[in-house]
Amino acid sequence: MMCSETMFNDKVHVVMFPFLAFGHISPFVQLSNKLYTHGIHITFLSALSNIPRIKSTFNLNPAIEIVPLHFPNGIITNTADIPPHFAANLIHALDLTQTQVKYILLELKPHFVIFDFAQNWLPKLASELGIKSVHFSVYSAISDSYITVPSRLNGIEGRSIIFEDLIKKPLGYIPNSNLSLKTFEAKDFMFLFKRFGENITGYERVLQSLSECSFILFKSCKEIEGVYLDYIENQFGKQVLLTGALVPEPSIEVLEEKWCKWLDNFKPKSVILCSFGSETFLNDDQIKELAIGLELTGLPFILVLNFPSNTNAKGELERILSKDFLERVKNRGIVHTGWLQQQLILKHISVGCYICHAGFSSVIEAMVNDCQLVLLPLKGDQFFNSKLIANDLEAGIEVNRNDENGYFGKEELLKAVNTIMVEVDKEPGKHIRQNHMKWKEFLLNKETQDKFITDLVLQLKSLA
Ligand SMILES: O=c1ccn([C@@H]2O[C@H](COP(=O)(O)OP(=O)(O)O[C@H]3O[C@H](CO)[C@@H](O)[C@H](O)[C@H]3O)[C@@H](O)[C@H]2O)c(=O)[nH]1
Repeated sequence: MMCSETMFNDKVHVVMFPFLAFGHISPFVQLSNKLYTHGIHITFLSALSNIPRIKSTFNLNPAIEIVPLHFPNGIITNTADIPPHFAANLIHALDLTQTQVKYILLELKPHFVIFDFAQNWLPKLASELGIKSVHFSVYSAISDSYITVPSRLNGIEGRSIIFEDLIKKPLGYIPNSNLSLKTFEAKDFMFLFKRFGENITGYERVLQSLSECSFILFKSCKEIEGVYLDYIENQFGKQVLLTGALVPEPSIEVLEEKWCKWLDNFKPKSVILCSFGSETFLNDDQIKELAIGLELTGLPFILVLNFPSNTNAKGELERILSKDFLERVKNRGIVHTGWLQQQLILKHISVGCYICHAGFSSVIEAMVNDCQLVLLPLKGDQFFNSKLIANDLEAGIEVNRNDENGYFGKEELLKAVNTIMVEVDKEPGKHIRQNHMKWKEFLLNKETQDKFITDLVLQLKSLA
């Protein structure tokens, strides 16, 4: 009785607690904004040093309070500041916040804390305070269903997991699914089975967090990932909540003039944007094949290449890409390093193709902007996102790769681009473009997308 009185008198209060990487912070911000506009009271937790960027780049609604987490001097507090193989240090940094988080939650007394994969200690801490914990996966359900479910460990009791195990589906996986990993993809996933903290692997953290939380939340919907969501619900025996695809609201920013001027030179839907999100980096060989592959397409392009934060990006570009190449493409190609107004570029009328790493948000942004997707996944969940788009939804095409080492040549890139940009009246390009259009309509249907959030808000109210 007390509980329902509180419910009707007060707003539901949610504390958001993402991992300290911008690829994770961004979907938490998107969700916060949507919940806030539907009357949920939001408090956002992050490291003090991340707050300016959260406010400026990610447009967190200014009325949402951000509570800073404090870290001992010298501790790095965002993946953008460190080379990728040091990400485990960030998890350690987050572990140090347990007491702080406990006092923040004690003071705020929220109904829910929505947290990320790394904070395996959060469900227990929250439950002791009478607060419900919600594991929000920024990864696709297809990825989690294949990797981080209890049945993945069936048949490997008493020994360490090896990459060959990951090539195969978990025992008793979704009937008729032909999902599997290539050798290079399975090898890449082995990082998850390394120690992420004193006596615990990354994998154990995620599994514990999914097992002990009150509810699991996905940035997805039944229309896109129904079978995978059902499987996860079944594996963990708890309710899976959904946010929908969190289609971004139109940006309040405008595209910088230099980009407008350059893009205006080209025919509608002719330009390729090629970029790899906020924290995915290519090696020298991949960059060279990609650059020449783009040249071979004959289409105008923007190639965005970034490097880990401790490297000199401009110097790297000069070292890897020849002057000859830059001279040959100077009238129709731009090589850029650093942050890009990605959503606004994808929205420009001249842009018609997006070659990307299959980061989940990037893929959605391409779909809603009518940019054909060529997928070149490079790590972790990206491999699954790519299979989801290319195989399940048949709304994009993946670049063909060597099974053993993931090598792709310029010809494979060219072939994929030609399939959906040139041979558009032939199969498979024709039906990929039709499906792309179908999903665009679904994602842009405001009523459908709003309903995901209104349903989630109703669920949160009834579960508070
Ligand atoms: O120069 C840039 C780079 C990125 N973005 C934006 O940043 C977001 C990137 O999102 P996404 O492609 O999903 O994620 P990444 O941050 O690149 O990727 C990390 O996070 C994703 C989950 O959110 C995972 O799917 C990926 O594997 C992981 O690398 C998108 O909104 C982009 O528009 C920009 O605006 N400009």
